[in-house]
Amino acid sequence: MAQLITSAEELSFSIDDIPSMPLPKEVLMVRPLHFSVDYVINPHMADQVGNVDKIEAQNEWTLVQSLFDQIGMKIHIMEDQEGLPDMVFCANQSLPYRDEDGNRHVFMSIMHAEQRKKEVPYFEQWYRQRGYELHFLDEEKIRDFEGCGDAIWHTGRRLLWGGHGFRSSLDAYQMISDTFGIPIITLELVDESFYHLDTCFCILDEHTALIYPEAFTDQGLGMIHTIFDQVIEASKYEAEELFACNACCPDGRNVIIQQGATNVTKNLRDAGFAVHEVSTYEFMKSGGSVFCMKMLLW
Ligand SMILES: NC(=O)NCCC[C@H](N)C(=O)O
Repeated sequence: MAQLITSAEELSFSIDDIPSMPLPKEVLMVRPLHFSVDYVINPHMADQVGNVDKIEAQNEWTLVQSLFDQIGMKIHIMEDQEGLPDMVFCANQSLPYRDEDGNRHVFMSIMHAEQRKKEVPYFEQWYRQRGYELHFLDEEKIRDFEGCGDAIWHTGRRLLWGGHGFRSSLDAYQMISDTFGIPIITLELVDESFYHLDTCFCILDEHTALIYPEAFTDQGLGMIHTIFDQVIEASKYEAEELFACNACCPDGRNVIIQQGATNVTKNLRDAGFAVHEVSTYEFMKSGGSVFCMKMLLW
């Protein structure tokens, strides 16, 4: 069922028509020993160069890790590398997938910024050692693709949502759709503060999403509202300053989210989700929060 969908009129299926996919039970996290803000590649990093409190960052990361542990995820830890201060954001270097026969696949990213390109081979090696089938995009034709920063699996379904515009090219999704044989709903991003799809779009369960609407085009919003029965909206303050949409809900029930997003957390609780708040202030200085700090694995 390979297909790229770019508008609501092209949506010829409902979510129940898409083959099911198991929930991820494992996460990969990268220890942030060398995490810092050394350069500016997104608007959140402006004025933050040299501002990271490294001890605080370690403490925050450890708490995020313990929350994933508490909700029952198996955790894999990779060590980071000196000179790669963004490596901790391990949602970005790859897109893993487990096919219907149980075989593990991964597409490796083409990082947009030169400063992050050297991160990818460390992840490539990690997947290779674990027997994944590796896939590579054609670097001659495709400018960039930043893994699960922009490509987000629909909870429990073989359906991918693909953000493009700032860090990933629309072209990347054609090859991914053809290789995995899955439909991809593409969403153009229009506000550079929300440069990755995971900064403005969080799938909570099969029928519920949390979004920052202003980050999308009308076409994109049309597709989101067609697929999801329930769409919770974050305000500009909670989305931009508190990265509320960069929450992570791996099991359709437990949501791990930056603390202080009062309205979003209330709406999540009212909708029946178990909310776990955590501080990721040091990582937000670099433009990321909970969702970017881990890779979900199947
Ligand atoms: N949003 C994400 O998925 N990742 C955060 C990446 C932050 C990093 N400083 C970057 O701009 O690439």
